[in-house]
Amino acid sequence: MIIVRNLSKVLTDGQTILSKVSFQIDKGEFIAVIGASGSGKSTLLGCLALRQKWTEGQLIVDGTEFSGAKWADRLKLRKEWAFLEERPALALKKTALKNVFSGRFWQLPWWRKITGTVSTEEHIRAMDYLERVGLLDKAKMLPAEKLSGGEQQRVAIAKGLAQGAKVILADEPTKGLDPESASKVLQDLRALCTEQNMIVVCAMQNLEMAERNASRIWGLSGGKLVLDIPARKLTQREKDLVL
Ligand SMILES: Nc1ncnc2c1ncn2[C@@H]1O[C@H](COP(=O)(O)OP(=O)(O)OP(=O)(O)O)[C@@H](O)[C@H]1O
Repeated sequence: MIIVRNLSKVLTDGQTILSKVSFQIDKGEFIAVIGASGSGKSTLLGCLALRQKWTEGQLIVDGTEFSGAKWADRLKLRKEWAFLEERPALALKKTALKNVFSGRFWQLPWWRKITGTVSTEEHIRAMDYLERVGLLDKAKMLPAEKLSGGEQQRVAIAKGLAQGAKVILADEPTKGLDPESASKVLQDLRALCTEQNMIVVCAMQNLEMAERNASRIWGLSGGKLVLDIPARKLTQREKDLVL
């Protein structure tokens, strides 16, 4: 369970980007973060992923407080939480399979890191992750740069799984994708929540996709969390509140 209390982010010039955002997330939830451009979605995800500094606030994960936590503890959390960006961070000249292997790098024994060898078990595991995102057939054939945007995003999800991620934070992972590819990416993320009890928090532009795929919707406006409801069709009043 993740608890955030009063997360605020204020820039050095005094501009408030996030203002006292509080929430609790349980395992298995798929949260869509919606809001107008500039409402603070990316900043919220960046702060949650500990990639951006918090000005104020408390982060508690499974009973452990991480605010101001030791560097090693924060590093551990960053390893367990995968961050998916709009443009997935893949080695484009390498195959999907090699990209997924790289997600396991830090878990490998030192001699495997040095020799770059991969055990049969690691190989099977990586193929299993690619199967979960429906990309088994593209595992070894092509460099990642030849995959479509949606496929690259799904390789990034498989890499996150290989990394041992229990939480996926995704900043508009479907931006620029055609509706079918976007749908596949979101269905994969949803399946990880329902089948493996993972947590996904995903900033989204497309409200319909959020309504259809998420289990919960957060609405941000001016850096404040103004909507927090189980996913369903939003009423006009709710839409006016956030969009
Ligand atoms: N480092 C920064 N310096 C100055 N302004 C910033 C900085 N980071 C964020 N902002 C501002 O904070 C606000 C929120 O930005 P953020 O990127 O989080 O919004 P967003 O909801 O993700 O927007 P979009 O949907 O357009 O990506 C914006 O007005 C942005 O210009």
